[in-house]
Amino acid sequence: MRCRRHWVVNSPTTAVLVEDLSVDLGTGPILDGIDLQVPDGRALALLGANGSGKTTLVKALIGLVPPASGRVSLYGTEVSARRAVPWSRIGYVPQRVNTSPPMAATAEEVVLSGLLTGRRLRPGPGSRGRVRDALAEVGLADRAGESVHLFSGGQQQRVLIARALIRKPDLLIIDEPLSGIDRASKLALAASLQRLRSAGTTIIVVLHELAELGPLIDRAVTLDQGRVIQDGAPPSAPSDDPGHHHPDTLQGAFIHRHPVPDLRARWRL
Ligand SMILES: Nc1ncnc2c1ncn2[C@@H]1O[C@H](COP(=O)(O)OP(=O)(O)OP(=O)(O)O)[C@@H](O)[C@H]1O
Repeated sequence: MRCRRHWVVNSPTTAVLVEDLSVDLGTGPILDGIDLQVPDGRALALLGANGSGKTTLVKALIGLVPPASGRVSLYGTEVSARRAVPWSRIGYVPQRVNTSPPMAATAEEVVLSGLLTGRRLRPGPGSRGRVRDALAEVGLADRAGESVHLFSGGQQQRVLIARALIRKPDLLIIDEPLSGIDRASKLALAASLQRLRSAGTTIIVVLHELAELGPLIDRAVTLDQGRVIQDGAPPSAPSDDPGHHHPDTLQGAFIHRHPVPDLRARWRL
């Protein structure tokens, strides 16, 4: 369904607004005329086959890839305005990447690095408590002092989510959190995301199938060759959702694209 300009809502209470977005990274169109609104507090799944454009779309949402045409706004501010965007309200968890050599940082250090602003770290007095809270949110409070390279893939994914959560984002964007992890980890992740959704966090999650996250998703958008081919409530959509049919109210979240520094000496962790 196309957003028509005469009814599109773009205000500070709108988390995500995508208008006629096309992306071309030099190899031909990757996204073609995408329109999307994400209501405040809702959980949206982006589905589609390999190469359909899901990751490119979430990267475009946070300005990591430029639009060829169209625009993306977060909280009523165009992403192209960079500094004016309230990045502190947006949490982004990229697709899992293997670090080489393996990252020796502890879970606590990785999560703490989520407080980086530019090149500066502003931990503040309550930072260690926030690290603990974020790790507790993903069920890893008791692993804070362990090196993440000893963690399983699913546990590493949860640490990265905790890293995104430390600033208490209003909008959390997660790219394929379920890939390559066992069912117990998937269920643990689903429970964390359900708690966040219940607390009002807006969630955009890239998935190959709804699977364990089905119960918390109230809208699923399917991409095919860079276009939206399906957009609606999945069969398992939560029914206690008064705003579900009103996609003109939104809200949003924080971003960090910084390497994890060695924080041990710096913060005597
Ligand atoms: N930096 C880039 N330069 C050129 N083409 C790219 C670039 N990044 C992605 N693509 C192409 O864009 C298309 C969509 O890729 P994207 O990663 O967005 O798909 P996806 O739906 O997330 O796939 P997957 O499910 O495999 O992660 C693919 O054909 C890919 O080769």
